[in-house]
Amino acid sequence: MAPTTQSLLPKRPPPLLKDELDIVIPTIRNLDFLEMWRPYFEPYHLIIIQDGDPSKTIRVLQGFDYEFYNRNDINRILGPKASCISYKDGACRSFGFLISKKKYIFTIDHDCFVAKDPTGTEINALEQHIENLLKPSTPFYFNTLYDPYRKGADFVRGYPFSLREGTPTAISHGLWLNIPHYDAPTQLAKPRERNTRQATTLYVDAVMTVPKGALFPMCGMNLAFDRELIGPAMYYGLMGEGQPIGRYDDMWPGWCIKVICDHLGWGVKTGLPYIWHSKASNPFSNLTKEYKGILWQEDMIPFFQSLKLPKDCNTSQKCYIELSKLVRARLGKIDPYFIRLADAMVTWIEAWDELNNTSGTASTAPAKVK
Ligand SMILES: O=c1ccn([C@@H]2O[C@H](COP(=O)(O)OP(=O)(O)O[C@H]3O[C@@H](CO)[C@H](O)[C@H]3O)[C@@H](O)[C@H]2O)c(=O)[nH]1
Ligand SMILES: [Mn+2]
Repeated sequence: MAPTTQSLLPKRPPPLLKDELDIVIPTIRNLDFLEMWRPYFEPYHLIIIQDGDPSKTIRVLQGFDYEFYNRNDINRILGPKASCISYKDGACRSFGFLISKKKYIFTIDHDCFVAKDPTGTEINALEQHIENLLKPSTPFYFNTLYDPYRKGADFVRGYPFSLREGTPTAISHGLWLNIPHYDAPTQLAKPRERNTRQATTLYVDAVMTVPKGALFPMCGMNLAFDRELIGPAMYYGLMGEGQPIGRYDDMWPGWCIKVICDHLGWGVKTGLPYIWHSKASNPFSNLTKEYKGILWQEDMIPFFQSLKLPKDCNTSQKCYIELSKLVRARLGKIDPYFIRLADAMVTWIEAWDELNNTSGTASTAPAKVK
């Protein structure tokens, strides 16, 4: 039988981690932004969390493989534990991390589009995140040529050979073109600032490991992580309606995951891939949501910087429970909000264990704490 044109075409490899990664999207809007991502996201499974009024219909484009949850679903699935999932804040995406059964997560906002690199080529953000996650990190000694595992790169002279094997990567933190990730005061001071290739060229072709001991302001809009390693700590906190604070939904887990990754010897990468962040949220309403966080971060950051987790905390779950105790004891003095947050951290872990069949004593990913 003569071969068909189809069978003569070179076989394309299946998309990387196709059955091992979920894409989590929190949204208050229709998901038309997915059209631009179709070639990149269509092979993957999407978990969509509709925030706000559950009776509102959210349009998802045809052709995508997805599961969809609104507030009624969250309440039904979690019962009283649904109290740990924020309402009217992008922090509701935590529910997607909880319900997923995959090893890896990529999370993206509804106003993030495909960016182009300086040559005008579309950036496959998901592919770059996967590359970041599958290659080791170097948190214990900084490589001045950035990620030594990237094609064409290596360790520089003076890099200890004993550390060249690297350590597992738990987080890949991607960046943004166009609308930068600014707090409300900076947004107000620079209302027209855009990160474009034409103006201030802030496209930096680099991936690097955030060094051990250094905290960083994590942004939640273009982020991937190894859910088996760090999922239990990837809780976006209590934000939005009924809470005194919003927009710290990414900062909070960013500080938590970094101290835990440092303790367990895992890496956090930042840099590529870029996405195109299209819409600036309103700086005045942002200020209302953020101002307490701006005050409290002067205490929260030193708190995280001074933390020491005990040696027997050898899983994310155990570390997170320990962290909740420290939050209650030390940040609880600043405001009763932190007592509620500490309680919610415990509820989150209980929900995690329930849905994932794990417990703090028998985690799937114990690490050797040095
Ligand atoms: O009540 C809400 C509001 C928004 N969402 C969804 O969450 C993400 C982010 O929302 P948005 O793009 O409006 O806000 P940004 O200020 O750009 O958000 C970024 O900064 C951090 C501060 O909150 C946040 O982690 C970043 O992503 C969108 O997908 C909205 O649809 C929501 O679910 N509920
Ligand atoms: Mn946005």
